[in-house]
Parts: sequence; C-alpha cells; structure tokens
Amino acid sequence: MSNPVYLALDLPRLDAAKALAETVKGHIGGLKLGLEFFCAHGAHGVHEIAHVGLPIFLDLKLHDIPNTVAGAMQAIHVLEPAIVTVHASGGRAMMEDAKAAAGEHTRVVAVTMLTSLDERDLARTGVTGTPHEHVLRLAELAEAAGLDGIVCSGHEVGEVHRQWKKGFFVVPGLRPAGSTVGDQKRVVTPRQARDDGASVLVIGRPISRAADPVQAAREIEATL
Ligand SMILES: O=c1ccn([C@@H]2O[C@H](COP(=O)(O)O)[C@@H](O)[C@H]2O)c(=O)[nH]1
Repeated sequence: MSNPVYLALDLPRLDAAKALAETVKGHIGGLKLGLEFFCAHGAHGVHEIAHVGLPIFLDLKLHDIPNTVAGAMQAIHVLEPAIVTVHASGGRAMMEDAKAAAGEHTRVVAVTMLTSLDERDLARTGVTGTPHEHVLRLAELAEAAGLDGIVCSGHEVGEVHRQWKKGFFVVPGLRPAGSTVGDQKRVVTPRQARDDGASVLVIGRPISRAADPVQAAREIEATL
C-alpha cells in the first residue's frame, strides 16, 4: 500500500518549501499546496515542487459560480494535479461543472466542514444540525454531483465511508498523540483516520514545524 500522508507545504518561502519536501520525501506519499503557497508562488511554484517527484494535491478550495470554477479548473490542467478541492457549499451544478472541466487524471474532492470549526462555529454560520449531519448531507451532494470524494475530519470519515463505499476521503486536522492542536478543532490521530477509511492523510505543522521533520514523518509513518 502506498503512503497515504500528504505533507501540507504551508510555508511562505519557495526554497524552504522545496527543501522540506526533498528532505522528507522518502516518508510521505504526496505534497499538498494550498492557498498560502499558490497565492505566493502561483503556477511557477507548483512546477518547482513537482520536480520533487511526488503527486501534487492543489488545495485551492474553489468556491464561485459554476462557469468561473470550471474556468479555473481548465486553467490548472497544465499543472496535472492528482487532487483538487472545491467547496461543497458551492452547490451541485458547480461541482458537476468542476468535475467535467478537470483533467482525466485529477480527483476532484469537495470540502464539507473545515476541521477548524466545531458545532458552535457551525451554528454561527446559520447551519442547523450537528457537524456529523452537515458533513453527511454535503457528502451526499458531492456524490450526486459525480465528484470523487470529500474532505472531512476524522470524526466523520468512518460514517461517510460506510455510506459512500467507493468514495475518496481526504482527512486533515490530524495530530499525533501529544502534539499541539493549534487552530484545529475536530482532530484525530493519523492512525485513527486511516483505520476509519481515510484515503489521504493531510499533515502539515506536526511535520513542517517539528525540530526534526524527517524524524516526525518517520514516527507518523511507523504508526500507520
Ligand atoms: O477542513 C480542512 C481543509 C483543509 N485543511 C488544510 O490542511 C492543512 C492542515 O495543516 P496542519 O498544519 O496539519 O493543521 C492546511 O494546509 C489546511 O489548509 C484543513 O486543515 N482543514
């Protein structure tokens, strides 16, 4: 089985991001480039990181009208990402058009409820029900729209996996036992998420901010 860990390269400097990726590449399965990276370094930065030789996950969390999101998906074809994110709350038509516009080898997955939110935060956005109910509802919508899977926390992935057997599940908000949680609220360990059916484990700061990132990545790998 290939390594399910995608390292989130949320670093401001391209040279530092590339050096970190090169250092830990033997202990991870892919590299996740998010908004911070893409806003700072754009397509050039993605090409640079692609030279490391691991699959690239473009976590752009696209959320706009269907025509605009489809245009953005077409524009990133050339970067050949393995995975791209859109927001499920953008609606079914937007997700359908995003999938139709994506490259043949790109998995399109929908962000359901950010792992930095809890039930109280959700209620404040005007959404009724529990995080569980909200995630399951959006997972159903993403499946109906023909997407490959969703992004959710480790709290929900087990139930979503039972309901969507062939889905592809990306789980961030992962913390090895005893590590700093930071701004994340719905967290589980990497092992727990994998056991509950996660396809991809997104891990950033527990590796990138560790005193020894290789050792941190190795220790996570050993738990899986
Ligand atoms: O719900 C979500 C969706 C995306 N993310 C992203 O994952 C990483 C997590 O980084 P850590 O340092 O391990 O907390 C980050 O790039 C987020 O943008 C998420 O955390 N939650």
